[in-house]
Amino acid sequence: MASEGDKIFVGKIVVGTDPAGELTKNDWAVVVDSHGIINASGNKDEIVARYDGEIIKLGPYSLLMPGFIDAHLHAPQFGNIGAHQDLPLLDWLTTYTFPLESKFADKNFSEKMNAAVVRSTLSRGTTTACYFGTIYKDDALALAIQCSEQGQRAYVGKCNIDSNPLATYYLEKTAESVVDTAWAAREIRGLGNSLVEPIITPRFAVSCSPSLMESLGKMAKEENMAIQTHISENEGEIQLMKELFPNDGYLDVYDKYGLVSDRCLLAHSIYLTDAERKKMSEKGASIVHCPDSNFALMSGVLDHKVADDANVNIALGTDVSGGTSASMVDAMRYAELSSKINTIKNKQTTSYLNFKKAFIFGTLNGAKALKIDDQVGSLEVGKEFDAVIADVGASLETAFLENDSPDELLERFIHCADPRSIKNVFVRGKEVFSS
Ligand SMILES: O=c1[nH]c(=O)c2nc[nH]c2[nH]1
Ligand SMILES: [Zn+2]
Repeated sequence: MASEGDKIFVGKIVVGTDPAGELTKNDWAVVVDSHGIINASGNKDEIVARYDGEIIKLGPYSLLMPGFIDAHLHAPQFGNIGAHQDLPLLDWLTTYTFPLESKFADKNFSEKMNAAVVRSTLSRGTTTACYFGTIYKDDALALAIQCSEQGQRAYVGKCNIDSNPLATYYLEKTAESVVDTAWAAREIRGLGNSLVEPIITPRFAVSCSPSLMESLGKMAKEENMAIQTHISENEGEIQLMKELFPNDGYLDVYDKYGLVSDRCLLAHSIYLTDAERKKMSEKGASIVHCPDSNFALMSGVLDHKVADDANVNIALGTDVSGGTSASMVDAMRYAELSSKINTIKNKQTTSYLNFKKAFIFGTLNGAKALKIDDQVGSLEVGKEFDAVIADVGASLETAFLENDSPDELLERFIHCADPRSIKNVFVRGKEVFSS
């Protein structure tokens, strides 16, 4: 069986989706058709006998794996990446972050920075990114154009802020915020690229009036858009939220205004109550775990286990520039570290997150959060080929790796690899990065 343009990838391939089992198969093959769809997967000898196509043989220390889904990051904060990690959230926003974001009113600056952001995330294997933009509608469009031109699958959010006790120069009028959000959504959809979608992005309850949140909840429903925001990240932020909304819990505020849908991504979610986790599970909303940022801004340590036990889907985000790294591999590593801190604190021995589960958080669970797991998130037949080829030997001496099983090689990739290992990145079958 063959059709013009099919590619057959052969070698060690991460095809599993159950962290309790084997994720990586040796001597495996996947066939990708000219539309970028995976149309066969199996033992290499069987596949090569049955299919024609260009054979791409992976090296002995290389892995083909699903592309990473960064379910939470801030494009306009990349100018601060790795800098300014000395203040907790609210002071950090006031001192470093809002001053930088306000510079994106300048179109030239916005275009230059957004181009660099997309290059940077693609080069680290992020095939799908859920971006927060600034409050400026042209900046959201500039970011979406870069995603479209560079070939990244992306959700681009014009951020909404109509009340900002932390920086009175960085906010919008309520009506303008709504009109500009609708404009950005229309323009982004008008690009005609099915890989790039707008997403409703109220920054957090602290920065949005009830009337704004109500309008955004309606827009999300009417225009069938996913929603992203922050929740329960830091004790100072929760205190401020309580002062502004004394009669409601944090999740209730969002729920009241129609913002907690089954495509709602709630970043951080560290201090949720049991009732909030239960409600999230019922509504099908997801937590986006941002461990790097949680450490850097000293916010807290998410207990993934209680969220898992409550049946809440957990995706993973770099949260640049609260997070210091744009790499989802680092995010996976930090998620394991978070879990081990909880394990030490709680004197448990068995419930920590292992590398396989961290990998699923950063791939399939991100797709589940966005309800695109029928299209991406794993290398299963019928899905679109969003994938990364990583050469673990480019980060580690190959002498160390000689006796690794395929899953051990994946473990080393997650625990020790650096960006030199990312060799090829594909979105819907098209190569969008190579090194
Ligand atoms: O980590 C964070 N980064 C931000 O930019 C932000 N804004 C509100 N809450 C936030 N948390
Ligand atoms: Zn964030």
